[in-house]
Amino acid sequence: MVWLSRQPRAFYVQVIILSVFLASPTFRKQLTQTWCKLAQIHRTSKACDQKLSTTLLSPSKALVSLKLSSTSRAIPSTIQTKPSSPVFPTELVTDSCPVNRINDPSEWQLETTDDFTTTRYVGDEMQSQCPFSGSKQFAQSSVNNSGMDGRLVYKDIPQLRCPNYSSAQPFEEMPTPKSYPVVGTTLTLMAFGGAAHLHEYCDSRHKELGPIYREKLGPTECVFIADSSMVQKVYSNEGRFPNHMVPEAWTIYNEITGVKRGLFFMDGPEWERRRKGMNKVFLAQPIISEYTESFNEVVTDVLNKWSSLVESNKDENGRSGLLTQLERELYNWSIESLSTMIFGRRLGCVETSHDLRYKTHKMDQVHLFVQCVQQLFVESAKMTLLPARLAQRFNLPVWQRFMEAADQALRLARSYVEENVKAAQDDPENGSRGVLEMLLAQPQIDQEELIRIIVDLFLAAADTTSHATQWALYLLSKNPEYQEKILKQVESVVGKNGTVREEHLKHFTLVKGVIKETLRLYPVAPFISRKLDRDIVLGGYQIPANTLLAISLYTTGRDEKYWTDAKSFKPERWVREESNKKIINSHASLPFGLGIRSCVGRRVAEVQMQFLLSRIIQKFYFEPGNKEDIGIKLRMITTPESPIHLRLVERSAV
Ligand code: HEM
Repeated sequence: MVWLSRQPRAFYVQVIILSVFLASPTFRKQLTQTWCKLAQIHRTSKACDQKLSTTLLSPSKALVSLKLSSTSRAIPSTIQTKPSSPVFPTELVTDSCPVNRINDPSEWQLETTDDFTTTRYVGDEMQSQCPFSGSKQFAQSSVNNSGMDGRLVYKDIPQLRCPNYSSAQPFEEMPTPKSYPVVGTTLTLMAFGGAAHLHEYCDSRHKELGPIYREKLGPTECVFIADSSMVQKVYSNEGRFPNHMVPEAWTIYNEITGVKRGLFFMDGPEWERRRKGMNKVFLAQPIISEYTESFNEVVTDVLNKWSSLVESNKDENGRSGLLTQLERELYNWSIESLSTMIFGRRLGCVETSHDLRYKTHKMDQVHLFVQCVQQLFVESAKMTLLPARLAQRFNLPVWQRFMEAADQALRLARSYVEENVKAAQDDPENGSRGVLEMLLAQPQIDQEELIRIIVDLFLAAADTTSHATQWALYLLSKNPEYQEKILKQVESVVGKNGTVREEHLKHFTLVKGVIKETLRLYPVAPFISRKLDRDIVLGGYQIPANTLLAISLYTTGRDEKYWTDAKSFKPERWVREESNKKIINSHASLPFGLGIRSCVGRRVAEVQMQFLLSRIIQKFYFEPGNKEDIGIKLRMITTPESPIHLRLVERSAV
């Protein structure tokens, strides 16, 4: 169908095919049934006269309420809702189905509320214009601060194709930039600074061409989307096995080396099976809670280490020194923390105590691993424009560097994971085994598969958490008034110099606001990709199934349409209190993605960051160590253009 709809002559072929279908008795019967059902829906909707409001206590004890109501009339009957699984993402499944009574999406609104944010979706935003899109999911929304997804799932939705597809504008009519033979638009992108500035390039394309446009970058044509209701529509049509794009270089690498990979590289039922197992571990608050004390201990060691680093690095005036290796330090922190959760053991790359030889060796290994991961991201970003297949076939230097870094990173991660899996198995009595045991208990999982899943978890976790935190510290150093506000809030909860514990985190609304605000302005993944298995209409254009879609998070996160004073760092915009009940359009900032394929490490990352940020502010006051502002350089993820330095001053010394 994709091929047909793109050919001019194909129109006639489609007409013939449609005529044959129309002539078919089965098809006619289905069509009649559908119309009858729609008519019944319409009739029932007229009889509506009540309201639905459901409240759900999430496992984290955060109050999450989902309210579905009509702007012009009310929902007919009370609906029984129950969380379908003990862990999030939780589905609220209704047995009696209000969707049977909804015929005009513009009449409805959905509100999700937690103790932090209220998000309201009205009409099309909620329903993505197409209630009968073939998805069983009628409305989906993220519940912001609890880091979970609340979803309303309605049964009995007829599996129909989006009804307005044929009347929408053809795909080819979608705005696209002027391109030249052979080089396409590459020269313009080069003028922006190449793949390292793809986010700014696409941002300017959105300004020129609107919230949806298509462009062939390198080998692949992609539709870029920067509109919150379109984003929501994409997610609500992602189906049971959401599909995202894996960089071509990685696919080729896996193909030629025969290496099998983890969750990010899986698809279909294999992905679903493993993802469900991972959700039970990584998104379950009670399980994360078991490891928060270890996360906290790692932070203690990190801060002590930084304290001695800056103490030994004072300037000639005796001013506290700079922390110049922030990126590396944060990498170590993030890997060390994850290690305590997965293996129940410390990696040893943060503290500087007894067995120095062993520690130093480990630290070197981690450092090498970190360098390889960074190299990997740099080289695969370069191959966004250059077909990776070509680079591989001609064994270009970029490909060689990519291969070398990938081999090295996977080898290092693998040997570390193997060593720890073995240690945990050989000596089950010795201390905690981390979540390894739970992961091993998954059905039909063998050690080999587990190792590759864990290796990829480390790859996914280290860079993302450390860079998000690095940007947060950078923004806080440039906006010191927030350091003071946070200190005030932390002290009001734990007292002066009190010890921060897990139960305090929920009160640190401003710290949570800092994390959200940082990721709004500096989304670690500036684009999220999807390929849908069905045709949909976006922005009035036909989008055939399997089209590559890229959600431009960088653009929506800085769009004045969604954020007042969008370019400013204002963590309090996320804090919901009596004086601030503004509704946030959460689909305009989705740094962890949304729905069933969103980031599985979200809660872990958030808890780790909340500890680090609240505690660094208790201990230090910090200033920017760089004279200039620091821009973004994409290495697949959003990284600083030049190293960020911080000047840390111990509060106790002030
Ligand atoms: C601030 C930190 C982080 C950010 C901003 C982040 C962001 C993301 C994003 C945007 C995605 C893609 C979502 C989508 O396609 O809809 C993703 C996927 C993923 N993330 Fe994270 N992530 C972070 C931390 C972590 C951590 C700590 C872990 C591991 C514990 C992790 C493991 C993964 C995995 C395994 C996937 C693939 C999920 C799947 O395909 O089902 N991430 N992350």
